[in-house]
Amino acid sequence: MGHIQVPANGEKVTVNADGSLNVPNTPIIPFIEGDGIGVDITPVMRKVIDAAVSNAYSGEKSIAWMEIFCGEKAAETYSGDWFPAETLEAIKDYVVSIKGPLTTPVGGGFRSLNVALRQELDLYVCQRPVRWFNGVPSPVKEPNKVDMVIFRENSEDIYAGIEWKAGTDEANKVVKFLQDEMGVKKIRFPQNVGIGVKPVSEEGTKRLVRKALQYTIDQDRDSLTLVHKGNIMKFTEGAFADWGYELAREEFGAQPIDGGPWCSFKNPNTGKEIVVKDVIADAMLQQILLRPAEYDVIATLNLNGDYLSDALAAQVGGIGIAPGANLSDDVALFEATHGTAPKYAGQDKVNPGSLILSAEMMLRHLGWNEAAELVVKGMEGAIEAKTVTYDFERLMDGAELKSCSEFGDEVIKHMA
Ligand SMILES: NC(=O)C1=CN([C@@H]2O[C@H](COP(=O)(O)OP(=O)(O)OC[C@H]3O[C@@H](n4cnc5c(N)ncnc54)[C@H](OP(=O)(O)O)[C@@H]3O)[C@@H](O)[C@H]2O)C=CC1
Ligand SMILES: O=C(O)CCC(=O)C(=O)O
Ligand SMILES: [Mg+2]
Repeated sequence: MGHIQVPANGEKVTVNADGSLNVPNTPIIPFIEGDGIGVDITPVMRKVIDAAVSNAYSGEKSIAWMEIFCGEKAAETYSGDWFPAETLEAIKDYVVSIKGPLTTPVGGGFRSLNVALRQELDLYVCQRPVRWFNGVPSPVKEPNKVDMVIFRENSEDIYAGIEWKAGTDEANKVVKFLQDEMGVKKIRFPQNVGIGVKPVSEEGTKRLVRKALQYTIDQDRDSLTLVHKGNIMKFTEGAFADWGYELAREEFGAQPIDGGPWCSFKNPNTGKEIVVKDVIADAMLQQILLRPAEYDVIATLNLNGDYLSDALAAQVGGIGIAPGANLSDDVALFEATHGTAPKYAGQDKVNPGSLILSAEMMLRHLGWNEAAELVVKGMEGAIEAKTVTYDFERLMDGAELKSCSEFGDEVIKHMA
């Protein structure tokens, strides 16, 4: 049974034949509140975005928010259905949506609803920009040097959840197949072993790297770095790097530098040289700490991108301020990098910054850049005034502790 109430005052965003968006003055934007701290951050995000839109367009534009359900709230609303079909349909149909975090149990229970949303909607790009805001406390000396945009492949890799539990018939069957039919002798303890599969395809890699390179061109960035563990996982992570370079050469005209594999091409819009390079994933985790200025746009596999997102976020103040977007060729679902932080749920305590900045990305996606600028101005103002939530306050000298909702009000105050 349907539980989504469509706002009477709004209209749908639609996609034009050339892929651009047709955005009415009152677009209907579906939102999932989210589990855990979703109840705290989602209303604050909505209030901040409404204020930015109202201020930027003097009331001519507004968002018609439409609640849709997934996770715990869906289970309550739809008699135990955590992942209602009409939620998926709404995200597809309304083109641009935003979500709070959703809980995934560890070790057992159901598989990630976040991953399921990405898979079902083929949201194959997870775009996570990481940059420092003036005044944000950081554990590194020069956080201002961090300005990277992660393009994380969002549909493949070990993250896809193709795995079998140790001791089950399925796991034993896969082990037997590997041993008997594939000649595998390297499974150290074959009797009681969990087995996972890591699919990485040429098509999946190239569509992700294509998006990342196009972004590099459109945003006039300096370089794209392919991050992989291809020395060890040659035919998955290694192939990701090879296919990435191949795409840069074949579709963007990149020429090898000093015999390759690094290569470069001129940005067709600006004439500036764009370098395409690669770094092995473990080395990358030290590079981002020691030489962050050398990295710009990053294209990587699903699990590497997950690790890198949180590690990089820590350098610019933590995952309380780390936004993101899940994108297909037409559908966009914005979400923060962090999870449900259950120990803080319902306490009006955590930083709503990540979800607010995810919504800021959403405003830009809609072409509402004036409102997006106001969100950034408000965030910067609140942080510079040191009126911040606990995560920043505990690291800042002389800061004034604000609750989640009070921080949202500070952001609104500083938009003026
Ligand atoms: N896309 C999604 O919906 C995601 C969902 N998850 C899910 O969330 C659940 C919890 O995961 P967990 O590993 O604890 O990771 P979380 O990201 O939820 O939290 C880890 C820590 O990060 C800090 N943190 C997170 N969000 C904020 C915020 N808004 N403001 C300030 N600090 C914040 C807190 O640190 P401190 O304790 O230092 O204050 C928190 O304890 C799991 O079920 C997981 O699967 C996880 C990631 C993404
Ligand atoms: O789906 C989850 O529970 C975790 C997802 C996650 O950590 C991420 O996408 O960054
Ligand atoms: Mg993560």
